[in-house]
Amino acid sequence: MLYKVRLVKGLQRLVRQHLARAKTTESAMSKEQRVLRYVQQNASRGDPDSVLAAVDKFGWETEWAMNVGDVKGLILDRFVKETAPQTMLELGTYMGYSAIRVVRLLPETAKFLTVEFNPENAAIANEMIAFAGLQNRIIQITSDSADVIPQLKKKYDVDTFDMVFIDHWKDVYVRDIKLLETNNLLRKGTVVVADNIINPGAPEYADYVRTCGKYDSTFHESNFEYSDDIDGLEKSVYRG
Ligand SMILES: C[S@@+](CC[C@H](N)C(=O)[O-])C[C@H]1O[C@@H](n2cnc3c(N)ncnc32)[C@H](O)[C@@H]1O
Ligand SMILES: [Mg+2]
Repeated sequence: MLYKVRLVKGLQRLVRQHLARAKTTESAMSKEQRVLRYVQQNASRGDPDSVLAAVDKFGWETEWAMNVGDVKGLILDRFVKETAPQTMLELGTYMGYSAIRVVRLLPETAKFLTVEFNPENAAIANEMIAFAGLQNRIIQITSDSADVIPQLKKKYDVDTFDMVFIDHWKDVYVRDIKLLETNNLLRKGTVVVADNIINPGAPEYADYVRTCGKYDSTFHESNFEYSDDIDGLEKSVYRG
C-alpha cells in the first residue's frame, strides 16, 4: 500500500515538473516563435494557403499580430492579381505573412524582394517561408530600408518595380517612397500599396501621395488586422 502511495506521489511530482518546464519554455518564447510553432503544428508543409489560414486563426483566436491579415489581405490579393507584377518590393517582412500571401499569386518568373531590419523577425520569416515551400521565390534582405533602397539596382539587379507594398514603421513611409523616387526605382504605372493608413495611421504619407502630383491615389477602406476597427490601404499609381 505504502509503495503504491509513493509511486502515485512520484508520478504526480513528475507531471508537475513537466508542466512547470513547459510553462517556462512557453513564456520564454517570443510571440513570433509561438506563431511559427502553431503553423508548424497546424498547417501543411508546402501549402501557402494553409500557412496563411493558421497564422490568421492564431491572430483572431490566440494573440494579435501585425500581419496585414485575412480581411485587408483580400484587397491586397486583388491589387496583386490586377497588377501581375514581375518585380515587386515589400518594406516590412515581419513573419513573412504578406510575402507568402503575395508570392502565392505570382508566376515563378516574378522577382519578389522583402526587407526587414529586425534579425529575429527575419529568422522567423525565413522558417515560415520555407515551411510554405516558397524559399526559392522570395529574396529576404535583412537591412534598414533606408540603407538598402539605394543599393537595390546594383546589388539586387533591379531596374524598376512593377509593384511595391509599404508596411514597415509608419513614420518612415514618406522617407522611403521619396527614396524609391530619387533612386529611379519607380516607373510610369508602378503600383505602390501602403498598409495601415488609418490604424495606427500614416497621415503624412496619405497627404503626400494624394497631393504631391506624382500619383493617382485612392483609399480602400477595410478593417484593422484581427479586429473590427477601421483601417485601409492606399493604392498609388506613379505617373512617371
Ligand atoms: C507591420 S510589420 C510587417 C507586416 C508584414 N508586411 C505582414 O503583413 O505580414 C512591420 C515590420 O517592419 C519592420 N521594419 C520597421 N521599420 C523598418 C525599416 N526601416 N527597415 C526595415 N524593416 C523595418 C519591423 O521590424 C516589422 O517587422
Ligand atoms: Mg500592416
